[in-house]
Formats: sequence, C-alpha cells, structure tokens
Amino acid sequence: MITIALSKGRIFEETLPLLAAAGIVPSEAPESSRKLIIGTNMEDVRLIIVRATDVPTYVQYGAADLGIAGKDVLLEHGGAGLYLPLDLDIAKCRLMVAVQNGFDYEGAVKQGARLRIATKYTECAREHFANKGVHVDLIKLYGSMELAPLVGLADAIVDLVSTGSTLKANNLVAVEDIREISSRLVVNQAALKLKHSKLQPIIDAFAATVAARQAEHLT
Ligand SMILES: Nc1ncnc2c1ncn2[C@@H]1O[C@H](COP(=O)(O)OP(=O)(O)OP(=O)(O)O)[C@@H](O)[C@H]1O
Ligand SMILES: O=P(O)(O)OC[C@H]1O[C@H](OP(=O)(O)OP(=O)(O)O)[C@H](O)[C@@H]1O
Repeated sequence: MITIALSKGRIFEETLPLLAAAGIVPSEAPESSRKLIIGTNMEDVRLIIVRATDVPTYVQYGAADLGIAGKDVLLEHGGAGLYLPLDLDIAKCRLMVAVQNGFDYEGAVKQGARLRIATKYTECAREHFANKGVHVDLIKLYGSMELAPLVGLADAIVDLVSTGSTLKANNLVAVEDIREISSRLVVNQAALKLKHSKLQPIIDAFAATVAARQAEHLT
C-alpha cells in the first residue's frame, strides 16, 4: 500500500492534477467527507487527510510514504529524515513582515527598539530578525496573525501573503519580504528504497507535470 499525506483546501485542490498525471483519482473529496483515509481508483494507493503542519511528521515516521507540504511548514519542522526531491510550484505565496499602516517600522529598527512579533512561523522569524540584528520578542499564534497589531498584541507579524487582500482588509502593509514559498513533495527515505518501483513512477509523473507547466509558462 502507498499512503500519501495531504491537507484539505488549497493543497488538496492543487494536488489533484498532479495525482491525475500519475493516474490516481481520489474516490471522494475531503471537503464533503469526514473520512480521514480516502481510497483512490488504484487499489494500492490511499490518501490520508491531515493538518498542513502535520504532513512532515506523518512522512518522517513512515505513517505516510509521500506527502505535500509548504516550504513554510518544512522550515518550521526542520525536515529531519525527509527527502525533498521536488518543488511542485503550487500554493505559491511569500513569507513577509507586515505592520499596521502608519507604524514606523524602519524607524523602530534604526533606533534598535525591541519589537514584538506575532507569528505562526517562529523559527523563520527568529532567523530573519537574528540575521538583521533586530531584537525581537516572538509571540506564537496559530492563525489570524493579522489581528495582532490591530489590538496591540504585537508591533509586527510574520505571515504568508499571496494577493495581499488580507493585509489590505486589515489596514496592514508589508514592510519586508523574507522568502518565496511553494509546496514540496516530501518522501520517506526508507519507503523510497523499499517501495521504489511503486513510488518512483508517481514522483516521475509529478516531476513531468511540473516541468511541462514551467515550459508552458516560458513560451
Ligand atoms: N494565501 C495563500 N496563497 C497561497 N498559498 C498559501 C496561502 N496561504 C498558505 N499557503 C500555502 O498553503 C499551505 C497550506 O495552507 P492551509 O491554509 O491549507 O493550511 P494552514 O491553515 O496554514 O495549516 P494548519 O491547518 O496546519 O494550521 C501553507 O503551508 C502554505 O505553504
Ligand atoms: O494575501 P492573501 O491572498 O490575502 O492571503 C494571505 C492569507 O492566506 C493565509 O491564510 P489562509 O487563507 O490559509 O487562512 P488560514 O490561515 O486561516 O487557514 C495567510 O495566513 C494569510 O492570512
């Protein structure tokens, strides 16, 4: 049996065409089902539906052979024991620092002020501010980071930005770009050896689809 760990929502949606390229069609949609194990048209391939942040853990421990996880999640997890052969170029966004409109971020940094930063991405934030030599107090949140500066919980946030509409709707502005984010294929290294003949064709089909899309973009 091959087990693939996916999260509901954008990762699942954007993974469907990749699965289809490998000949895999889920038997139901996770959004309309409470099932956490979803069968496919292939007898020996199943999907498990987990929280986006838990995907690396399932693959690391071998409970899933493959998974798809955002680079943000992988950076926070650390990626120990995981093989990351492929940038899938899906779920693309940027990890950014943002503040409430009118907050003088540059001035605060220049003055050497100690900044309070609210974020789900504490490892990435710690590294970013350490590299800049900015002293910060990190406040761990699990969602709705945009609220923190509005109610005085933090001076700034570190969060993902795609269209920018969530920042705009909450009167925030991006002040620094930390890095580009996209999702990666995550592979359990032992499974790749033991189930090579089953896993490699799936990895190859994903890679061919990504390459074809990139070629299409260039033309
Ligand atoms: N606005 C966005 N646009 C594009 N990609 C995004 C966006 N927000 C998040 N992502 C990417 O998609 C991945 C999954 O995001 P999703 O919102 O489904 O889960 P989550 O709510 O962040 O995770 P969890 O449920 O574990 O807290 C993220 O890890 C990130 O890589
Ligand atoms: O720039 P935008 O296009 O507005 O996207 C940015 C938003 O997307 C992500 O949240 P998501 O939609 O995943 O909500 P959640 O974290 O509450 O699941 C992120 O945490 C931002 O809030």
